[in-house]
Amino acid sequence: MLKLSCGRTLYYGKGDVLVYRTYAGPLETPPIPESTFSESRNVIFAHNVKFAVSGESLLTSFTEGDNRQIVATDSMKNFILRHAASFDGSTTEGLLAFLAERFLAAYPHIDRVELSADRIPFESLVVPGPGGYMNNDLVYRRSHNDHASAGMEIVRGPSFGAEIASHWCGLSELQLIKISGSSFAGFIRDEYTTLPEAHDRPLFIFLDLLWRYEDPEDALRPERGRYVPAEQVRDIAHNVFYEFATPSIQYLIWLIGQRLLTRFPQLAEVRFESNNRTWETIVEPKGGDAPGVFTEPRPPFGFQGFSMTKDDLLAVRDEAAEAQA
Ligand SMILES: O=c1[nH]c(=O)c2[nH]c(=O)[nH]c2[nH]1
Repeated sequence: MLKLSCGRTLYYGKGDVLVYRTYAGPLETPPIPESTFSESRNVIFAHNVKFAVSGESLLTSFTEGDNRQIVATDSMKNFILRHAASFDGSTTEGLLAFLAERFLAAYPHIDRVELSADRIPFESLVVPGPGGYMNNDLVYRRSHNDHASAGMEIVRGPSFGAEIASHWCGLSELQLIKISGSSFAGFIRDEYTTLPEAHDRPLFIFLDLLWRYEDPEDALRPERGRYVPAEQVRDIAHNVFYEFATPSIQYLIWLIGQRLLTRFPQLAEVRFESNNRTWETIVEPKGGDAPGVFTEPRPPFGFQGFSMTKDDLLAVRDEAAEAQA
């Protein structure tokens, strides 16, 4: 939330700026056991960008109708689109920092930029090649599945350079169903309780995952080998879901967070927002892989929010050490 030094909220900007950049820099990241992802050629590097600015100099545009310091939001959109052409990085975070820095350099009276982007995923497709099936780099399929996202606030620093005041990175709208191996039982039963205990429910969750780096430069400079790609976060989430029988979404999230913080010690924090979409059972399966019939649950839907830091890993290690002693 953009604020002036007096604490007053002040911002304006443009949303839904669709930037379809082709041939951004290729991204390479160290592999992890849970994922086949370790590189992207970034042939299509597409984003939906939201861009807002703030600064003391803009106050009179609100209080007096004085437009002399206003950069029109239409011009902001053009600025984003034109400068996207000269971005030579390979990550969403890098693109945002680059655009904000260029903007602050171009307009010295503006001293804060808050911007975010949802990556628009285009998946590569396989075609028959001389040595077997291969990914082609001409035709892509637009995906409406989960996607990477990022946001940051960039402020003009003391030496007129730009500084990251805050940042977050994310994977949005992940939807996972585990058809067996999830329970929900042992919760409070009182006069308000109608939900039966479930010992094996088809657990469908919507999940947004957010993370923050200890050093945001790791997100901007993937050549350091410490960039956390949303694809690997996605794959950790489904692997943990696959590996563990869980008593609740709350505990599933905790397990995913443990794995993320273990795999990526460069992160300071991970955060979750989940939604319970457990399928409603119409015909109960009679065990094993017997057929069942389910349908979409009816609203309202439950949700969970949780954040974790490295201290949570230490707490678990301490508990394990105590148990061993
Ligand atoms: O995993 C769950 N956590 C809850 O808190 C909850 N509440 C509920 O009705 N179903 C579930 N499932």
